[in-house]
Amino acid sequence: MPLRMARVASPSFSVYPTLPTDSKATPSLSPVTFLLPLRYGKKRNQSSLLRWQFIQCRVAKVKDDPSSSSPSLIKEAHKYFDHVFITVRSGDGGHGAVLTMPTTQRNPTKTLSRHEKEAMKKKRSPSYKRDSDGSLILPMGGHGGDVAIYADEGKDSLLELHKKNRYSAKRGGNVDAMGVLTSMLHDGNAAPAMRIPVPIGTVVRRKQGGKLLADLVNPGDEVLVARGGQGGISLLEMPEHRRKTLMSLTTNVMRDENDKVLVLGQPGQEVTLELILRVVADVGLVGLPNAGKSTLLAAITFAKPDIAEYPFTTLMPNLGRLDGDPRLGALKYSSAATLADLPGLIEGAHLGKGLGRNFLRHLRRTRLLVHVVDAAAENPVKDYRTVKEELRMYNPEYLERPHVVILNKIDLTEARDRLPSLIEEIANIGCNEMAPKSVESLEGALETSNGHENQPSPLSTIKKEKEIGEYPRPLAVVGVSCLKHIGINPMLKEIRAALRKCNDYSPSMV
Ligand SMILES: Nc1nc2c(ncn2[C@@H]2O[C@H](COP(=O)(O)OP(=O)(O)OP(=O)(O)O)[C@@H](O)[C@H]2O)c(=O)[nH]1
Repeated sequence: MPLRMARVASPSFSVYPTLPTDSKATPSLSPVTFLLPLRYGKKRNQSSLLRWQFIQCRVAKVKDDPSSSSPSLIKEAHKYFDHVFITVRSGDGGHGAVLTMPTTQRNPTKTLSRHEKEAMKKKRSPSYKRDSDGSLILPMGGHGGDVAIYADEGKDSLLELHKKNRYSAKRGGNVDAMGVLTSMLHDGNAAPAMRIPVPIGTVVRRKQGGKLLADLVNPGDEVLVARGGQGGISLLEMPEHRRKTLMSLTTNVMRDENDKVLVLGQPGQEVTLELILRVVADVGLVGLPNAGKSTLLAAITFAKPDIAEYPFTTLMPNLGRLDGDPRLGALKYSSAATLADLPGLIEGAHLGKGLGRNFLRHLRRTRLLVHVVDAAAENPVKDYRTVKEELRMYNPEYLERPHVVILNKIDLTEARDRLPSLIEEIANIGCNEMAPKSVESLEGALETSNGHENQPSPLSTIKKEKEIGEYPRPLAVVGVSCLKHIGINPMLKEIRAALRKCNDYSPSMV
């Protein structure tokens, strides 16, 4: 801990061993006793004057460095990674200037030759910038910097924006004038736009009113959130008797008191924004903790999620890319997909149990759900129903989506023995019909308009009454062991077939 020495009260003491000082230190904490060599009198070299003495000092603790992330942010990153409020301010416009015309000297030119007279005339009338109608173009203050937010492939969470949540663009440059109009005058420099990178899939809303500004789903998508202030104009000041001549020179000649305000650059805008990340993925992996979702993702993609035998290893969605099946020829690309492995859900997640269910917003853009069920668990059917129930509590529309059930851990005897009966039982939960696409679109539209995605929409409230068995049954139920790589290929075949069906069924879901 960096310390600094507190002052010793008596002026007759001089304290030799000084402790490290730090300008950020604040006086605080309880007194501490130090054994310090003290000198009495002025003669430093006389050892007889040296005395060791116990002195009580106050030590100060260095304030936490504000640039370092707060401990709660590091410890509970899963609560913050997909939601943040930031305030942005665009730059003010630079100021224009009030200029006067240069005074012309009245030299007697009678004695000069014609050549000299022409040269003199050229020198006296500098080439001001002029408009097409011949009027003078006066310099303007630079435009203030805009603030824009763009989708960057290199970003995967909004955590960084919690560390710094205020962004200000630079102001535009002033017209650098000494008060006299010259041909050398330039516009003030426009300030560069400030571009804030966010992960792909970020939704940008105004905090006030919740107005949706943009949904940045493609790499490079950009939205202007605060426009920089307009630069001020310049005015020509002139004495009354010369105004008429000058009026014929430029349309910019204005000497109204009200117009003078335009010389000052316009202020920038300040706006507070809510950024919500909704992962962009085709397939969402859902299930209870420890069901093997991360193991499945690692088995079929190059993703390297954390895998462990304790629940809630996954705190934030992990993404993996499933390549298209080359055996499908032209259909290859319809079977390529991005998979999102979500944190485990438990019963009561909608009441905040476990990690809660806020992360379920990341299923919003998926078109296929893959339920991963631990087939060796005590009651796999109940586990499957529990997850469905939690999905329904969050957004009943999720239960309308096509889904595949993966019964995992069939390398274990207890799972292998009951696999056929489990497959039959789960395959029969639900009905055959698919939800009409129009209902999904309506749901999406309602949620986009009300702006509060965790609040059930009116449509959700109506749908809540439906029983689990009244939603579509799974497209396929497959037994696998993701850990031992048993049954991976048949499982991939079913996932790809389901993806193709989703394409036919609802191509505009993502
Ligand atoms: N025997 C066996 N164990 C498996 C299989 N798949 C996963 N496991 C184990 O189950 C445990 C949990 O696996 P994860 O992949 O972390 O489970 P998860 O569903 O992602 O868990 P959360 O992160 O808590 O949501 C790990 O110890 C895995 O090794 C399997 O096929 N067979």
